[in-house]
Amino acid sequence: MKSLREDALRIIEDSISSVLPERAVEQELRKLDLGDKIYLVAIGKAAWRMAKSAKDCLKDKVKGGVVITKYGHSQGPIEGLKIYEAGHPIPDENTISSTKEAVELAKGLSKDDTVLFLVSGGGSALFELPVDGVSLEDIKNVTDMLLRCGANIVEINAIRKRMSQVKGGRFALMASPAKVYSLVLSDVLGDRLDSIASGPAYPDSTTVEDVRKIIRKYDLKLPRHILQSLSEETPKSLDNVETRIIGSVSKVCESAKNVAASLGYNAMILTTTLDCEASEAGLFLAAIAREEVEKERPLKRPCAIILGGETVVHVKGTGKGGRNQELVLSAARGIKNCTGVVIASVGTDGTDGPTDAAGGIVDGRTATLLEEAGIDIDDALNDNDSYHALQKVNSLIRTGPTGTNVNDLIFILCDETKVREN
Ligand SMILES: Nc1ncnc2c1ncn2[C@@H]1O[C@H](COP(=O)(O)OP(=O)(O)OP(=O)(O)O)[C@@H](O)[C@H]1O
Ligand SMILES: O=C(O)[C@H](O)CO
Ligand SMILES: [Mg+2]
Repeated sequence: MKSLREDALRIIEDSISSVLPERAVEQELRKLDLGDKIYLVAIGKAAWRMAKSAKDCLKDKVKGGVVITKYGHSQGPIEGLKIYEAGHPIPDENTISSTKEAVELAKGLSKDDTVLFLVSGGGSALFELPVDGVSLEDIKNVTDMLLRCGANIVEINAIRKRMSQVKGGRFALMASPAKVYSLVLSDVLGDRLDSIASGPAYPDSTTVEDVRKIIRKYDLKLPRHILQSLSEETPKSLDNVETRIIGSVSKVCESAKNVAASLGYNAMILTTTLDCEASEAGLFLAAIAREEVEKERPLKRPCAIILGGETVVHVKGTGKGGRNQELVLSAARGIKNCTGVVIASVGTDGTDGPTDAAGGIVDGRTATLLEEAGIDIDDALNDNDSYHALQKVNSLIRTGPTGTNVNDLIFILCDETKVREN
C-alpha cells in the first residue's frame, strides 16, 4: 500500500506527462491530413519540442519552417527548420528578426500550401513585429508596464495584440490564401484562444472599446502614438484557420482524475479555473479536506479532489517562493492534526516562482513540524517565504523543467483513516 505522498507524486508525474509537447503534437497529427506542402511555424516556450515532434511525424512533408523559443529552451538543430531563441517575458531584437523570418515564410505561400502553426505559452513575447509607428522600445516599455499593473493575461494581450502586425489574427491574414492549422498548448485559464500568445491566428473577441476600459481601469499612461495603434480594430473572423487545443489545464486535471481513480481513489474535478489569492485558496482547500476527514463528504474516502488554475500572489515580503508553495503552506494551517490527508500544488512547467521547486505538498503533521523547527507559518506567509519554510520540513516538490506549460495542478488526497487526532 503506497503512502498518500507517493500516490500524490505519481499523480503529478503521470498527469503532466499527458500534456508534454511531444506526445500532444504526435497524437493530434496522427488524426490530421495536412497534405504534403507544409510550412511549420512554432512559437512559445515549448516551441522547439513541439516542432521536433511535428518534424519527426511529418518528415519531408515539411518543406521549411521557423521555430522561435525562449533563451535556453532549444535543444539543437532540427533538419529543415530555422531555430531561433529570443527574449521572454520582454521581447528583444531577436524576437523581431526571427518573427520577420516567419512572416516572410508565410507571406509567400499559395492556396495549396499549409502552415502548421504550433503555439505555446510565452508566444506573445517571442513572436512580435510592431505595427508602423511603434518601436521595439515601445513594445518593451508597454509590456513591462502591463506586467506590473496587475492586469490579467486577457487584458494584457488585448493591448499587446493591437500594437502588433502578427497578433490578434493578423498572422493568419498574412498567410492567406494558405490554410493555417494551429495546434495550441493552452496556458490561459478558460482556454481563450484569442488570448493564448495573443492569438496570432485566431479571430479577436476583444474590441477597441475593451482596450479603452482596460486603460482606464489601470490608469495606464500611454503616449499618443501608442494610443493611435490601439484604436485600430483587429480581425473578427478568419476563413483560412483551423485550431485545436492539444494540451491545457483541463486535460491535466482529467488525466489526474484518471490516475487517481486507477490508484483506487474516488476522484472529482472541482474546477479548472481557480484564480484567487494563493493563501486564500490554501485555506479553502484545507476546509474541504477537513470536511472529508471529519464528515466524509463530498466524496466517499479514499478520495481525490482535483483543481486546476493559476492563483495569484501579491508579493510584499522579501522571502522566496511561488504561488503553489504559498498555497500549500497556507493549507497546512487548516489541516493541522488531521490524519490521512495530503494537499499538493504544482506548476505544470516545473517552476513555481523564481525557485527550483515546482510546488509543495503538506499533511496533518506539517504545521507541527514547522513549529518544532521554529517557523511560524503566518510569519513565513507575510514574508512570502514559503520556499524556505517548506524546504525545512521536506515539503517541496521538484520536477525540473517539464517542457510543458499549462497552468497549475492542485489536489487533496484522503485515505480511509477515520479520526482527527486532537
Ligand atoms: N516569494 C514569492 N512568494 C510567492 N509568490 C511569488 C514570490 N515571488 C514571485 N512570486 C510569484 O510568482 C509569479 C511568477 O511565477 P512563475 O515564475 O512560475 O511564472 P508564471 O506565472 O508561471 O509564468 P510562466 O508562464 O512564465 O511560467 C509572480 O507573478 C509572483 O506572483
Ligand atoms: O504568451 C502569452 O501571452 C502568455 O503565455 C499567454 O499565452
Ligand atoms: Mg510557470
